[in-house]
Amino acid sequence: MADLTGGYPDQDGYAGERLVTAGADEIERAAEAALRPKKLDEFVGQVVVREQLSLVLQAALAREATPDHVLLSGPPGLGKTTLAMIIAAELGASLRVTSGPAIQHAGDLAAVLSSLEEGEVLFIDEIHRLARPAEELLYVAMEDFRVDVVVGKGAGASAIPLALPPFTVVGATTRSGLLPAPLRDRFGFTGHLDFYDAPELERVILRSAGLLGVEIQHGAAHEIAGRSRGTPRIANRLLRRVRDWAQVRGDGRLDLRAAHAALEVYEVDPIGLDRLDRAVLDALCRRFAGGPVGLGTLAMTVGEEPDTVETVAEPYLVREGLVARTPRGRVATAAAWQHLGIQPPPGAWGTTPGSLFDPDEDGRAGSVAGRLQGPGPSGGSGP
Ligand SMILES: Nc1ncnc2c1ncn2[C@@H]1O[C@H](COP(=O)(O)OP(=O)(O)OP(=O)(O)O)[C@@H](O)[C@H]1O
Repeated sequence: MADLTGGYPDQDGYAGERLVTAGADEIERAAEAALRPKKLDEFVGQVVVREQLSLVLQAALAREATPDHVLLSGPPGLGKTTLAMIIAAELGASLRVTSGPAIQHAGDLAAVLSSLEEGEVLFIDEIHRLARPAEELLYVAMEDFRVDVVVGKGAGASAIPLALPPFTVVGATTRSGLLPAPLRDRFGFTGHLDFYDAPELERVILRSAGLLGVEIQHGAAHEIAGRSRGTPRIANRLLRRVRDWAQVRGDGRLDLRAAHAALEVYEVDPIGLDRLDRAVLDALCRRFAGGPVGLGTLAMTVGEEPDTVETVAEPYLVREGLVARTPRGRVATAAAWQHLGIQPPPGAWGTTPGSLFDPDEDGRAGSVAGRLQGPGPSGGSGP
């Protein structure tokens, strides 16, 4: 089952078709390249991580040494790759890029490591997806700057230690919980990136518009920011779609009218929900009177696979407090009814005294009371 709380699904498949998915394909990454901040002081938000990282880098530069290895964790699209590039640029070092899934065998990693030059930064994206033997090779390389090259096979095989020049690993992960402790411990600095608030996203949008050579009104930037789900990648994507609309259907100006009209065409609502998110919310409220309803039943109602509903739509709905997961199934919160602009029916979940509860960090019910004690209408697959 997908982890909806600590981790962030890779969101491929269905999610690839969405405007509000936090992931990106190769084509989009190419479009993004022009918008990446190049220096730490151009990087918007993440004040704490930025300051801590700046100290690590400045101290290393002052000592004329390579900095500690850096682990960056957080949901997709918040700037991990960008920060890895900034780290190399700030150090005046070159950057080598690879990823956990690209390294199938320990030998692939040994080849990358043994070709590193002094002071280089090695960026390993999705480091939690490294194969176990590669992970073990990496521990040694990070700690002792050594890689053991295995020569021969079977009983006659021997390991020849190969000394490596000092270098810095920057690892990025959407699921730091999946990293084995020995690997996590090799990173001297870990920065966790959080979702951005609306004023920060507004700054990202204004900066990106400048780089794209388009003028944008503050009202439009504000509107796009509010629909970007706390994620700069989504903010930049929505900005590009508003620019398209302004060019094709408008008068070229990126104003509030263009922002509203474009985002209506692309079905991104004022809080960043798209068609699937709204279908789930709508089914939960209108068809199941707010729940609780099992995941399978809910998915069938919106014509999607349970996995799609669980990994694509639900994380943001839960994060925004529109949907809660209870032992009896999914429920709509008061915020969901409010967002849809409909009055909850009498007795709907969360509207009667004693039926409120605070989901704990795992999305499980903390103190489930009232009607949740009884059998739910669906008796479905639950969370
Ligand atoms: N703090 C920021 N300031 C300005 N732009 C940002 C910031 N963070 C991210 N961006 C922009 O958002 C886009 C996505 O960022 P990036 O590729 O670094 O995310 P990521 O966390 O590495 O995502 P993934 O986990 O999918 O690889 C880039 O175009 C980048 O320029």
